[in-house]
Amino acid sequence: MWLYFLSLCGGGAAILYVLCGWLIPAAVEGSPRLTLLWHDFILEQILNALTWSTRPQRLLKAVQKKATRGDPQSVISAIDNFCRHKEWAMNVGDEKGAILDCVVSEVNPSTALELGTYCGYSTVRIARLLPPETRLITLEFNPDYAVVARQVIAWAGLQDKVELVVGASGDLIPQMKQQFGVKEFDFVFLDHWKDRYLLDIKLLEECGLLRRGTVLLADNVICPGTPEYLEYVRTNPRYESRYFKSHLEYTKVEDGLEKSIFLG
Ligand SMILES: C[S@@+](CC[C@H](N)C(=O)[O-])C[C@H]1O[C@@H](n2cnc3c(N)ncnc32)[C@H](O)[C@@H]1O
Ligand SMILES: [Mg+2]
Repeated sequence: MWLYFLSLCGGGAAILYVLCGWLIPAAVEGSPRLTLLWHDFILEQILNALTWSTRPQRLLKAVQKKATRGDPQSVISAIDNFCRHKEWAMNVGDEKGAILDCVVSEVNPSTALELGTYCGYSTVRIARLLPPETRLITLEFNPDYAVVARQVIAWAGLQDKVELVVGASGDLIPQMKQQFGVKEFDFVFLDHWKDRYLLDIKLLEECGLLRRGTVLLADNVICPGTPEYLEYVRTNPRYESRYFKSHLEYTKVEDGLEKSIFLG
């Protein structure tokens, strides 16, 4: 009787594994909306309920298990492996991450801003390329994500280069000069909620935080998409803008980064 029950459970688990790990992801791959709905909502809720943990907590565990303390590259690889083979997460990812690396290295910023930290994946990617005296401020309004991000950043040994501030971009950007002593940003990475991109770039302009030559790099401009932001930077004579075609993190769905230089 017990053996029969256990084999039923085992069979059920195997079917669930094949469905969630292979069949459904393959079936939704053609549709950007369904891909995001599946990975970013349905599967996350299922796994949260089954494991009694959150996705950021599971990602942090993968870092602690697989990455070497003080080695940012091993932290990045551990997260990419986890997200490619176990569970998708909304990090910029390895493919677009390579473009991000090139732009950061090219700009070589002294002061950088990241909008949207999540678990600290892109923060680690950016911070590892910066010289010791450079300051990277990263903003995250979800305190639970910020707790995980601090541990990921510390595991990579980059805590002295990063200032993680918990709060909403709309409240914090106007405080950057007075409260955080920032004169201007050389580089801004936009990767928070997509309806904030345009509002926050205008806020950065109004607050005098952009200088001639400041480079803005915006993620997910195609998927989920930021049409108003793209229209603004592509048609505004104060910006010189270029699209880098790529894919939505850890999938084959088209997405890309928009690099925009503020011309003053
Ligand atoms: C796509 S994730 C960031 C991923 C991260 N940049 C990476 O590549 O590893 C977006 C994050 O922005 C945060 N967020 C969204 N809107 C925000 C806002 N207005 N201010 C601060 N954080 C925000 C969300 O809580 C979420 O953690
Ligand atoms: Mg993104």
